[in-house]
Amino acid sequence: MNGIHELRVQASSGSYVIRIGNGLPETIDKTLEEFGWSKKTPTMVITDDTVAALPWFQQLRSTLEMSCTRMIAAAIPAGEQSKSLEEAARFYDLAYTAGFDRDTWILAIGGGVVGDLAGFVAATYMRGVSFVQIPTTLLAHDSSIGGKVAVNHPKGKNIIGAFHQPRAVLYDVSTLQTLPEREFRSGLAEAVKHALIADVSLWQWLAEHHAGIRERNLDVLAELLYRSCKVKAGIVERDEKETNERALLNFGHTFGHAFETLLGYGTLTHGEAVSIGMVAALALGALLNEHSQSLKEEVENVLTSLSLPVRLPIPIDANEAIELMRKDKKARAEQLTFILLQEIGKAAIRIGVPIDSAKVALQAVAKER
Ligand SMILES: NC(=O)c1ccc[n+]([C@@H]2O[C@H](COP(=O)([O-])OP(=O)(O)OC[C@H]3O[C@@H](n4cnc5c(N)ncnc54)[C@H](O)[C@@H]3O)[C@@H](O)[C@H]2O)c1
Ligand SMILES: O=C(O)C(=O)C[C@@H](O)[C@H](O)[C@H](O)COP(=O)(O)O
Ligand SMILES: [Zn+2]
Repeated sequence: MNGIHELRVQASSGSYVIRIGNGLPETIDKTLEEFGWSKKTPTMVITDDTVAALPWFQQLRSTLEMSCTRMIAAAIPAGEQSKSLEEAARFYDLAYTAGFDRDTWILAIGGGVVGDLAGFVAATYMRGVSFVQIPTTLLAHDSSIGGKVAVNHPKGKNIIGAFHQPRAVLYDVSTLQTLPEREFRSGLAEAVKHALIADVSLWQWLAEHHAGIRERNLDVLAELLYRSCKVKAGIVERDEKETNERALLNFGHTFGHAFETLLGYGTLTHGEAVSIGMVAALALGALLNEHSQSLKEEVENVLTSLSLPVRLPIPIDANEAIELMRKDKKARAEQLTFILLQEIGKAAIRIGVPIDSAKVALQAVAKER
């Protein structure tokens, strides 16, 4: 794989490379060898049925099949509903029946759903085997780094999971050319989040490269991924297991995860839910005098210009949303916990936010009647 950008994540449990480039389908075997894989490694490829049908995936699969002596490949149905224990169980069965041992490598080829599920299987099969993240959505620049792997509980996002870092992250930007427009836009929400919480220069860069991003210029996309991955990698290095600073990566997610669960998994994409969630968090921040109302409006305008939603598409019950948010993974003793901005590039954790304030913020993103 030709690398355009490369960075290393030095997590406390291990270090690994994020390579952003092109040419992966033709060179996947040689590239994996650089990271310790061999042709005899029991290799399980996990993807989804949309990705499995794409020409570049078929090329990648045939490159692997020609060199790998022990390989299984299987696809989940595309979509958030596949992030389930039932789907994970299918892969345990496949691997165990094939006699795959602790030397197994799992290759997660797809978006965040595939990455989270395959990573969860890798974290738990035989108490942990190696895995490689091969992200193919824009959003997956976020999900492929940092080792948060999980499946959903019917009543809560990512409730069943682990921290399990990949051996490498291999990002072929040309795969982003086949991404549907809605999914492409969704991925921008997490890049905006990274800029807002920690990198004012990324915020300015996003404004300057708006056209190149929308046109999917591959050099611009490679740089966008590099800059955004750098923010995430830095935070993960400093706080791998989310004892403190890593929680900032949850900006927009206390609300966003509640919206995804309440509306039914897959109704909103994760990126859309985060976009609306960030607006709700900004409404809350303005209400609690963490920042000005004009900051909320500035971010809302940028999200709108990127064609991201800033209001819920259907009404929700505020009390149900509050109950879900009280059970958020960041919350202790069911105290409402949010990440709020202070200014562009700076965020903080706020614990014990009053329910009434959170309800006002929910009202700010409610479906307009
Ligand atoms: N672990 C983390 O740190 C982390 C971070 C952010 C998000 N997430 C999780 O990631 C998930 C969302 O990921 P996502 O937005 O990538 O969704 P996704 O994995 O569902 O992919 C979106 C859609 O794009 C299709 N697709 C993927 N690559 C394609 C390509 N190159 N060309 C054409 N179609 C392609 C998929 O089949 C799917 O239909 C959520 O479950 C979210 O919770 C996890
Ligand atoms: O990596 C992190 O930490 C994040 O919070 C990144 C989020 O974008 C991502 O959606 C993550 O899966 C949320 O984690 P959770 O712990 O709130 O489930
Ligand atoms: Zn997210």
